[in-house]
Order: sequence, then structure tokens, then C-alpha cells
Amino acid sequence: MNVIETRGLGKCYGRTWALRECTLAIPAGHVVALVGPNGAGKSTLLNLAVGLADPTAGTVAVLGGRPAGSPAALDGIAFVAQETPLYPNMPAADMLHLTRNLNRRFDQQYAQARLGELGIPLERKAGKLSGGQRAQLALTLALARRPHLLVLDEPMAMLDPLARHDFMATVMTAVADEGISVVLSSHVLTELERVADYLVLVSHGQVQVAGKVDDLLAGHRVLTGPTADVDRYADRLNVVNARRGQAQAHLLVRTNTTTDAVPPGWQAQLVGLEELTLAYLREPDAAALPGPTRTDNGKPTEVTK
Ligand SMILES: Nc1ncnc2c1ncn2[C@@H]1O[C@H](COP(=O)(O)OP(=O)(O)OP(=O)(O)O)[C@@H](O)[C@H]1O
Repeated sequence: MNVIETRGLGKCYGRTWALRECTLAIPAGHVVALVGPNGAGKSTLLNLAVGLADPTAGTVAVLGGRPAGSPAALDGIAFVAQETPLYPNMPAADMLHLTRNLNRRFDQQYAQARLGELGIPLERKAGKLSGGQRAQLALTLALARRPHLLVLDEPMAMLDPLARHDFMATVMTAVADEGISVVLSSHVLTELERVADYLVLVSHGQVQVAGKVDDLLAGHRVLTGPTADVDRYADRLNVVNARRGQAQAHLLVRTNTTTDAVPPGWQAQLVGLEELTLAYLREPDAAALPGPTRTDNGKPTEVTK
């Protein structure tokens, strides 16, 4: 099952395409890192997926084909936005009560126990909680709805490192205990490297890279060798990004490790998610790679840019 599936999805604000021709299939059971520079279209994609915005072009479905924004889709999704939208004058206990009344499913016991563990006073107004506590309250309310898909749009932007760590620990516990899928947009790559096993990289309103982290890491290497040799080999190698020093150059290349030979005098090294992501962020025009895959009539199709 795909938790988010888009076909030719686009959103235009005035004359600006915030998202264009986005075809993507994110399978269930992953923690997905959604990354991209400011203004790339991440929030637009998430807002379309959770039904907060309507597409200008194309389609978006969630949780195995439920049209985004439909009651069936909303029932299975929980969304936490950056500005954790809580009523500032409402005590945490009333927020719990309200959320329970507004939703068909709400695990009151979980929510109360979780807020107790976190030491969040139920009588305190949401507006008087710290940024970290507010984020945890919003996350707890979201998880108490027992969603199949949790969508987080930069929820940790305002949090200190410890609060971020605690926030992600709550998310990862839900992943381990409930098997939920998570799509998380963030600019903090080190954080994503720790938790994400699927990457979607958006650039200039288009999907540049999408795939399982393991596949992406297996399909890339950093080659280090003499700068003087770069031009000789660059054409033969699928170079995503080149960093040239005076003597040595580092090339991040797409590679097929079983058939692609390392040039003589060069060394190949494994690449981490942060390094890979940075390389693509530096090269918004680098061609997309394996994926995004989507299923047409049950047949997997490779979609490249
Ligand atoms: N409601 C809106 N009205 C007009 N333009 C918008 C609106 N929402 C987004 N945009 C524009 O669409 C583009 C994509 O914005 P979006 O918020 O999706 O990017 P983002 O990747 O989430 O950025 P950031 O990392 O800064 O949050 C930007 O050029 C933005 O200015």
C-alpha cells in the first residue's frame, strides 16, 4: 500500500507553481524524510496530501487510494504543522477533551499517560506551555487519534536539541509500537539521518530524488582522486556533485557497484544520507534517480525526471 500517491500533481498560487508535475508513490511502513530548500514546495505537497489545499493539476491519494481530504483519508491521517495550532487560552486538559469530541477515535488513556510522562500540567493553558511542551502536546493529540499516517511539517523548528530528541523519541515509539508510517519535513539533516529510512527531496517544486535510503546509499559513492584527472573521467561517471581542491577532488557519483569500475588512482567511499542530501541540494538540476516508483495496473513503473 502507498501512504501517499500523486500523479502529475501541481499547485499554482497566482502565477507561481509551488509544486509541478509531481508523481510519487511512498510505500507504507517508512519514516520518510521530506527535504528541500526554502520555498521548494514541501509544505505545499504536505498540505495537498492532508487535504488542506486542493490541487491545481493532477491527483493525490493517501492510505491506499483514498482521495486526499475525503473523510476516509482524514480518518487515517494526523497532521502536525510547524506552528502547532493549539488554542492558546485553552488548558491542555480541554484540548484533549476537544480533540476527543472532534474525532471518531481517540485514545484518552494514551494521551493522559503520555502527557503525565512528559510532565505537562493538564491545567496549564496551551499558550503558557514552552515551545517543546506545545509541540509534544500537539504530537500527543495527533498520536492519540491512532493514525496510520503521521504527517509532520517542520514540527521541531523552534525546539532546542533536547526537546527535538524527546519529540522524535515519541514519534519513533509510535512507529515501533503501532507500525505507523511517518512523513516528516525538516531542515535538520542530522536528525533525519537518525530516523528516516526513505527520502523524498523536492527542489524548485519538483521531486528530485525519491527512494529507500538503503537503495540510495547503495547507489552512490564518493570518489576521491587527483583534481587534474576530474575532467578526464567526469563524462564517464554519473557525477551529482564535484568538490575540487587544489590537489584532490571529491565526486559524489551515482554508481552501479557491481559493474562500475573505480578509475585508476581513485578511491571509492560509502556515502551517508546527510552527505548525499547535501550533494543534491547543491545541484538542483542533477537528474533524479531510481524512482519515484509507482504502480500502474499493478505493474511497477520507474519514473524519472
Ligand atoms: N498560500 C500561498 N500563496 C502564495 N504562494 C504560496 C503559498 N504557499 C506557498 N507559496 C509559494 O509556493 C512556493 C513553495 O512554498 P512551500 O511553503 O511549499 O515551500 P517549502 O519547501 O515548504 O519551504 P520552507 O522550507 O521555507 O518551509 C514558494 O514560492 C511560496 O512562496
